[in-house]
Amino acid sequence: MYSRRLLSYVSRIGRGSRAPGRFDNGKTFFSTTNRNAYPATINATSLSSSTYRKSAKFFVAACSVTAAVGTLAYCNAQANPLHAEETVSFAGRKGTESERTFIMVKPDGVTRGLVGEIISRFEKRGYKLVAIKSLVPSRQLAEQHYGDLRTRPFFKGLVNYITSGKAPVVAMVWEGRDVIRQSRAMIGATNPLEAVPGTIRHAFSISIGRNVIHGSDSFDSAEKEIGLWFGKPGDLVSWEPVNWNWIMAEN
Ligand SMILES: Nc1ncnc2c1ncn2[C@@H]1O[C@H](COP(=O)(O)OP(=O)(O)OP(=O)(O)O)[C@@H](O)[C@H]1O
Repeated sequence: MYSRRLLSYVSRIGRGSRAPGRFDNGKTFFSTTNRNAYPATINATSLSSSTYRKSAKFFVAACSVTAAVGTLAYCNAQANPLHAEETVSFAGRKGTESERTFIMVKPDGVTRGLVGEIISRFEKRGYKLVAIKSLVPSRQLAEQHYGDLRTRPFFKGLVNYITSGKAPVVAMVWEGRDVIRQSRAMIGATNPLEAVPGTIRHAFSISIGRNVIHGSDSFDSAEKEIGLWFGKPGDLVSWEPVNWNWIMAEN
C-alpha cells in the first residue's frame, strides 16, 4: 500500500502536474506544482530556457525516487528487524566465513558432561561461537525443529526424549568458513556405530537414539533452525576473535 502511494506521488511529480502561471511580461506558463496551486508570477529570464525546467523536473523526480526507495527500505527494515540487524540471513552468507550453523548438545550429551568437550572441538577447529543457551525445549519447538521427520516411526519418542526435562539441551550457533558441511563431518554418521573414528558420535556414543549432538545438515536447515532457536534481534552476536587472522589468513 505504501509503495503504491509513493509511486503515484513520484509519477505525479515526474509528469509535473501543471498549474498555469504568468511571466512578468504577461505571458502564461505552466509550473510543475500541485494541480490546485495558485498561478505563480516569476521572472521570465529565470525560465527562458526549457532545458532548465526539464533539468529542474528531473532533479525533483530523482530526489523523490531516492526518498521513496529509502522510505521503502526503512519500512521493510521496521517490518523485519532481525534481518535489518543481521543484513543477510540467519545462516549468514553461504560459502563465506560468515556462514553459520545450528548445533545442539542433546540431553544425553549434557547429562554426561560432554558440553565442554564439544565446545572445545569447535573452538579448536577455529569456529566462532555467536550464540548459546541451555533450555528444556517446548513440545512445539521440538516438533517444529524435527518437523521433516514427522512421519517417521521414531518421531514421537524423539520429541518426548528431547522435551523430557530430565536434562536440558544446549543450543548453539557457530560461525566460520564452510561451517555447515564441516560440522556434519565433525559430528559423524547418525548411527554412531557407523561413525568414523575421530568424530564426536564415534568418540562418545553407541546408540542412534542417544547420539549426543545435532547439527544442521544444509544451508536451508541452518536458516530454519537458527531462526527457530535464536530468531530474536540480538540473539546472534557479531564479534571477531583476536586470533582471527591466525586462523583465516591464506598468505
Ligand atoms: N531409526 C532411528 N531410531 C531411533 N532414533 C532415530 C532413528 N533415526 C534417527 N533417529 C534420531 O533422530 C535424530 C534425527 O534424525 P536424522 O535422520 O535427522 O539424523 P541426523 O540429521 O544425523 O540427526 P540430527 O538431526 O539429530 O543431527 C537422530 O539424530 C537420532 O537421534
